[in-house]
Parts: sequence; structure tokens; C-alpha cells
Amino acid sequence: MSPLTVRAVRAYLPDAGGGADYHDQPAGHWIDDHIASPMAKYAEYRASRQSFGLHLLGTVVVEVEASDGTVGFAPTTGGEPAAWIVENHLAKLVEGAPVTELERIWDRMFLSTLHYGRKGLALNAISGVDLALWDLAGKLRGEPVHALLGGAVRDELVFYATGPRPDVARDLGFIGGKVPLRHGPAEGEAGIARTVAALAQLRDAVGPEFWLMLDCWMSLDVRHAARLAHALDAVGLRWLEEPLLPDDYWGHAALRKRLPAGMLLSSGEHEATRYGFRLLLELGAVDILQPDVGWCGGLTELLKISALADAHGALVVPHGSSVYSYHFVATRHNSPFAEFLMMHPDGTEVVPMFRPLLLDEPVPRGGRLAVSELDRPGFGVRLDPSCELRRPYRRPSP
Ligand SMILES: C[C@H](O)[C@H](O)[C@@H](O)[C@@H](O)C(=O)O
Ligand SMILES: [Mg+2]
Repeated sequence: MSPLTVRAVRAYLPDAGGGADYHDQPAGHWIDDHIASPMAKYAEYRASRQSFGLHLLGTVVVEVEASDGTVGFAPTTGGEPAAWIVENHLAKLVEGAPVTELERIWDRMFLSTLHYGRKGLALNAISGVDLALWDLAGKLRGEPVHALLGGAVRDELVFYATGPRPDVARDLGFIGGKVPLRHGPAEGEAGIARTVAALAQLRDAVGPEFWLMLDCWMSLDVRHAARLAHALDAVGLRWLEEPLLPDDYWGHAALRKRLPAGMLLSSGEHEATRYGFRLLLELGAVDILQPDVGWCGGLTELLKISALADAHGALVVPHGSSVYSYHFVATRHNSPFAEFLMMHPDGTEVVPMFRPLLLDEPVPRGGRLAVSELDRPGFGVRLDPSCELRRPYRRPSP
């Protein structure tokens, strides 16, 4: 019997916001409420990250159809430009390939886009195709992706929650709460004082044992980050996250040496491929790597990043990406917990992270998720038919 091949690759855009581009939310959502960013040095862009376009790309849904009609899919961030890359470039390299050749397909997608890729949008597009191929592989075998990855090393996943209410996260059973930094260097000492007061209040609310983390979303410089970290020493932060520009590997390494004892440094959600993460590891820049499986190159690349990190004794706790990272976390010894992004508008309820895109999207209950809840073929989720999709770069069927 001839091997199954990829018959078609398609890229769709949902008509609704949210989904994989979870920053694409209506006004008033906590995730766009005065959160520090590199653009906050410009006062007009300080109150909202949407004001400088953080939400503009939107979600892209990639489908890969096998020659027997089976379809795998995955969403990621990238919107219409990513759809163009998938339909007008990557599809040329993927259509006709045996569905089992994920490594060779990945290599061809990465090498053929080097002249405009390496990181960012092109790697988001490659990640979407790669994740859709893993979903297809599971569906063809009738196995959940975690089984294809060598099987679970734990029976349940435990989660920390990212959002504005770590007090609610604690009551919901999460192991920790990560809050966004709101005041960057442009707000000077007054900004530091406001952050210290807010975090001290949160520490009082959650008690001494509950993990508290601060996500700085690339907004600081080494000097300000070191000053802020020491001002927060009494709060007992578990880690300081992504304080500097992602390309400032050297700054991360210098800052890590200047943090208070016991405060870890995490980064990586805007990094891509084993090459970028190798630089973070070899410079001793981070304690915890946080690749996003929809942005770093997909699951095929995340496995390489994970093995490299493991050899360096670093943890890999993927940036919130719903089921697309849960199957991975379930199977990796150096991924002891996972992130859950609280996408409810005020962060007080657990709702599916990629809503309104998916059906059967599992969510933590009591801050935990049994691996058995992932035991459906592929990534175990379906597209919600009520979420309209359009295909802007439709090509004639092969
Ligand atoms: C909450 C943070 O500001 C980001 O919006 C979030 O997407 C990311 O940095 C995270 O770690 O979840
Ligand atoms: Mg982050």
C-alpha cells in the first residue's frame, strides 16, 4: 500500500477575536490594562498594548489533509500574513510529502524560509503546520500526541495561573500566580514604588507559601530590573519573567547574577528554534525556559529545545498554549508544571484559553489536569463550527 501523503495544506482565519492570539480581546480585558511593554517609553502607548498593535495579527488555523482524507489542524498567532506564508510558500514544500516525515518537512520549511524567517512570523507559520502534522499523526494512529512522544511521565499536570488575581488563583487550586508588571522604567521610582506596594498587598492576600511571579514582558533594562528585583526582595518572587528585550541574551545573563538570592529568571516566549535557546542556555541567562510551541517552531523543534535545556539542568515550562503544550509537558521530566492563562476578562474564572475557537478544550480543575483527559487522538480538540473561518489565499485543490 503506498504511504499516505499530505494532499492539501490550508490556512484559515477565524472571524472572531481571541483563539490562539489571546491578546485580541475586547476593551476592558485585564490583558490590555496598563501592562508594561517596551513601547511604554512612549506615553501615548502606555495604557494599552493594543494601542501599538499587539492584537493585530490575530489567529491563523492551519489544516493538513492526508491522502485518505484525514485532517489534522492547529491554531497559532499569525493571522493573514501567516496564512499567506502557509498557502503560498510552506504548502509547496509540504503537499505531496509522506505524512510520517515530520523531521524532513520541518527541515525544508525552516531552511526554505531562512531568508525571511529564523524567528517571528515565519516560525509561527512553521509551528502551525508542524502542530497540524502532529495532530494528523495522532488521528491516523488513533493515539493522543503524548503517546507519540514516548508517553506520560506523570499522571496529572499542575498549573500556575497568569492573570491579575493570584488570590483567586490560589483559591482555585493553582500552585502559583503570575501577574503582569504595570509600571516600566519610564515611570521611574514612582513606578517601582507602585509595583512594590501592589506586590506586597498580593503577598499579604495569598500568604507566604503561594508562588508569586512577575511578568515584565520585555519592558525593562538591566539597571531598572535589578533595582526593581531588590525592591521586591521581601515579596519572595518565585521568578522574574522576560525583563529585557529577547535579543539581549547578554543582559539576561548579567541580570541573573544580580538578582536577590532565591529569585529565578525566566524567559523565552518570544524566542525561536534550538539556536536561540542554545544562546540563552550557554550564556547562563535563565533558570526557566518558556518557549511557546506555536511560535518557537512547533513540537518538532520544542523537543530539541527541551533536550538541550535538560542537558543544561534548565526547566522548560512552555508559555501558555493550551493543549498544544499540555501533551508535551505530560511527557517531559524537566517540565514539572505548566502555565494557564486566565482569559476571563477579569481573570476570576477558569475558561478555555483558546475560546471561542475549540470544542473539547480541557481546562485545569483545582489547578490540575489529569493526563487521561488528553486521551483522544491527536491533540484531542475540534474546531467549533460556530466559529466562522475564511480562507483568504484559497488555491485550487491539488
Ligand atoms: C501577561 C503577559 O503580559 C502576557 O500578556 C502573556 O501573554 C505572557 O507574557 C505570559 O507569560 O503569559
Ligand atoms: Mg510572559
